[in-house]
Amino acid sequence: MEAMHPDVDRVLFSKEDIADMVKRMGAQISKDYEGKDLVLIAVLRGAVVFMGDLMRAIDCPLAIDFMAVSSYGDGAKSSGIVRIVKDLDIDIKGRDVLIVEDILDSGLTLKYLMKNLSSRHPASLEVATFLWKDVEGRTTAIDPKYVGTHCPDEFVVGYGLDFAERYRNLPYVGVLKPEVYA
Ligand SMILES: O=P(O)(O)OC[C@H]1O[C@H](OP(=O)(O)OP(=O)(O)O)[C@H](O)[C@@H]1O
Ligand code: HPA
Ligand SMILES: [Mg+2]
Repeated sequence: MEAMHPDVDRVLFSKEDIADMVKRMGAQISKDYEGKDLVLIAVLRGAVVFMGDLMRAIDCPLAIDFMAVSSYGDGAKSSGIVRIVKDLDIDIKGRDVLIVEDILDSGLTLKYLMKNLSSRHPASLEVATFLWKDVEGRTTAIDPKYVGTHCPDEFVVGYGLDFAERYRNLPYVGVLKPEVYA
């Protein structure tokens, strides 16, 4: 296993764990979308790392596009307000859209995106999230079709996920040491 960043308390998912999960998700998506008009939409910025790996694990024709929404800013808690910072460049009407996310936490980001994108009349709309955080009492009901793995209700970093814009480049997913927040 790779050396751990000094700010990281423990590693939850190693580079190898991640590669296995992405491969499995890519194989399932390839099967499900065979012969369809697939568009992957990654949510900037956290999902770019997962997007880069997942798209290469999918063995069928596809297009990609990006949307930026933000609710966390520099903090470790959602502001509760989701806003579009960058919209899609392509028209998704009549296409088979798969939203690619790094993490489903409060669910506010995906709830907003599902509503926003479904109003553009895609042929289908599903979610692939790398992490699904086990949050007790989550009030937003989102049911992602493709999930890499569940993770505990702690603030995680790495593999695209940041704290104050840092740690996105860690090749694993880990939990930060409490003193890093202070
Ligand atoms: O389920 P939620 O509670 O809405 O949290 C999930 C979202 O929050 C993070 O994005 P953030 O707004 O921090 O932007 P970033 O991707 O640029 O880090 C993460 O990348 C997801 O998009
Ligand atoms: O646990 C998290 N880590 C990083 N970014 C996040 N955005 C929502 N939850 C998280
Ligand atoms: Mg963030």
